[in-house]
Amino acid sequence: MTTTPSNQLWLYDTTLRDGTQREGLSVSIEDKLRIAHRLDELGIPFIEGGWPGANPKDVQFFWQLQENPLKQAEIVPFCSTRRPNSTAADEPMLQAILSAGTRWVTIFGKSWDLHVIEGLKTSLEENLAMISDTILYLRSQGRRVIYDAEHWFDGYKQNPDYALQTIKAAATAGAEWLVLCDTNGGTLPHEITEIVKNVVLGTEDWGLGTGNTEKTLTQSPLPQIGIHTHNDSEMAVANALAAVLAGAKMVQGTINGYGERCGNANLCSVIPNLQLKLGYSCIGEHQLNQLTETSRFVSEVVNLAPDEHAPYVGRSAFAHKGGIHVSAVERNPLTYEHIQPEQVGNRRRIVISEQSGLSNVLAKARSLGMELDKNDPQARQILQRMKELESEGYQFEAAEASFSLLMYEALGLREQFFEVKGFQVHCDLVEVKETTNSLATVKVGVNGINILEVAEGNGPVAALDAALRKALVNFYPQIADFELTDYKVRILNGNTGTAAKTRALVESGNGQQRWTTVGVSTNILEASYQAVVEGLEYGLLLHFQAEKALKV
Ligand SMILES: CC(=O)SCCNC(=O)CCNC(=O)[C@H](O)C(C)(C)COP(=O)(O)OP(=O)(O)OC[C@H]1O[C@@H](n2cnc3c(N)ncnc32)[C@H](O)[C@@H]1OP(=O)(O)O
Ligand SMILES: CC(=O)C(=O)O
Repeated sequence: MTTTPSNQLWLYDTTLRDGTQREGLSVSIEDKLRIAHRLDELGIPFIEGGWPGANPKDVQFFWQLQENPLKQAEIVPFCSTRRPNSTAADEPMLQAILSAGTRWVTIFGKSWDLHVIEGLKTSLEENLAMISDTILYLRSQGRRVIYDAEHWFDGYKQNPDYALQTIKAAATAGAEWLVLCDTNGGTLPHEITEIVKNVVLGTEDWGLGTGNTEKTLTQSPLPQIGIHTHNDSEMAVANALAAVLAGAKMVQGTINGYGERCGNANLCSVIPNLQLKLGYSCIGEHQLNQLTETSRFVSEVVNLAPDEHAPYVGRSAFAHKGGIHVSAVERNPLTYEHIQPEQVGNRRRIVISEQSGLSNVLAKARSLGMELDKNDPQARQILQRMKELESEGYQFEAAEASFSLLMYEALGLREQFFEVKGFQVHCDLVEVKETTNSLATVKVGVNGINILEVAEGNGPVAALDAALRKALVNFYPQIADFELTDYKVRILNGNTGTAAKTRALVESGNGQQRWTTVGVSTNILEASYQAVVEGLEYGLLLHFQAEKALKV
């Protein structure tokens, strides 16, 4: 038997079960398979795959996984204890988790007397028998058992003796992990600390031993304590850490904190906190730096927008906006960063806005391959111009491409690929059933040649974009690969009625990169036109810069 280091913790991911209990999140079998394999690569040792008896999708998921098994993780099905007054062998749900063909299974049972009496409508003794019989039966079928003590903390606070009897029943029947669940998410960290410490000490007194850390053993007589927390008091991560510091060895959670109601403990925060701050060992270093990518991969697969401000893995987690911050970070990142972003696979970003100082401009210039000096008057001019435009309604933090163009212009490096000499847009709102209800005409000059083009579109901005591309594509064939991927408008001073200014943000792409440009005007079409034109111009700039770099 190999020994496990005392700082070893076991992660248990329940994104595919509790995560899918989040309102608005639904996944196909293929999605579940992709996520399971990704979590396996991240080095998560236990992955809860679903509740096979509860729906056909989860049955299929476990069967399909047998054909393409995980490399290192244990895949675990989840189920309740047997129903009151039945026998475990006759429960179809338990047969379903056996047919999942896994080594480990997770069973949840009631810890809180209120739930036994009012939820299950059975006696306290029968609940103990339900826990015990279910685990004994699964053990007799060769399964290793993780026991989730549902409502553990609420139950313990109401009736500690009974709550302890439930996990003792689970341990005596052969459960190797006793996972204490803050199911309603209402417990605070100091309560978690006290209760987990009591349980860790209490289970030692049972004479069942001090715990097994070898998940690959075929049989362990010794139960270990785990923690499963919910975020209803915004304490899920803090509570998971408190439990570990009090002696828990397994942490359950989900990627991005997805889960029932307000979610579960977010593993994207739990893992780096445990590993980088508290010195525990959860996953390998080369896996920790996959965390940001895993977070974004899962949000993409479940079709939920990533939380840009998420700690550690969010796009803004290491974004510096205030000039004071940028100035200091440029000198030493420790001044405003609690870890190195690369440790979790994230990266530092410098944001340009009215809150910027010269340091932001210099950092941005460097990212564009230009060395500007702090004492160079042009640097100060760029900063002043950007702040003036921001006061008029431009917003460069979301439109870095427009800021780059502004900078190239100030430095006399902005190339004029084309000149728009005029445009007209016509919308026919009578023929609303037509998919193309707008018509745009543009006059563009390229290399001394004037081109007049007309195009239709589903809306005025689409028509304008189409007419511009049509006019330019013969001169710049790469424009055929550009696409307008997003378009947003915001009314800036709505209380001035029709005189209100509009800010248009246009996101464009070329299949490999995306960039955003901005326009502002009292006329929504003029604002959109500015953003569309800068979008095409920036795309061409990227193309020619890449071509030049290849030649060097
Ligand atoms: C804390 C948690 O997150 S636990 C996981 C919760 N997840 C889910 O509920 C998602 C999957 N659930 C489902 O698909 C369905 O609820 C099913 C298939 C499990 C059950 O469906 P139904 O049989 O129609 O029952 P329904 O959902 O109305 O009620 C739940 C039943 O489970 C019983 N139950 C609840 N906890 C337990 C338990 N630990 N052990 C045994 N039975 C339990 C309830 O008493 C109730 O039984 P009853 O209707 O005989 O009184
Ligand atoms: C088991 C579980 O999901 C809970 O108690 O929250």
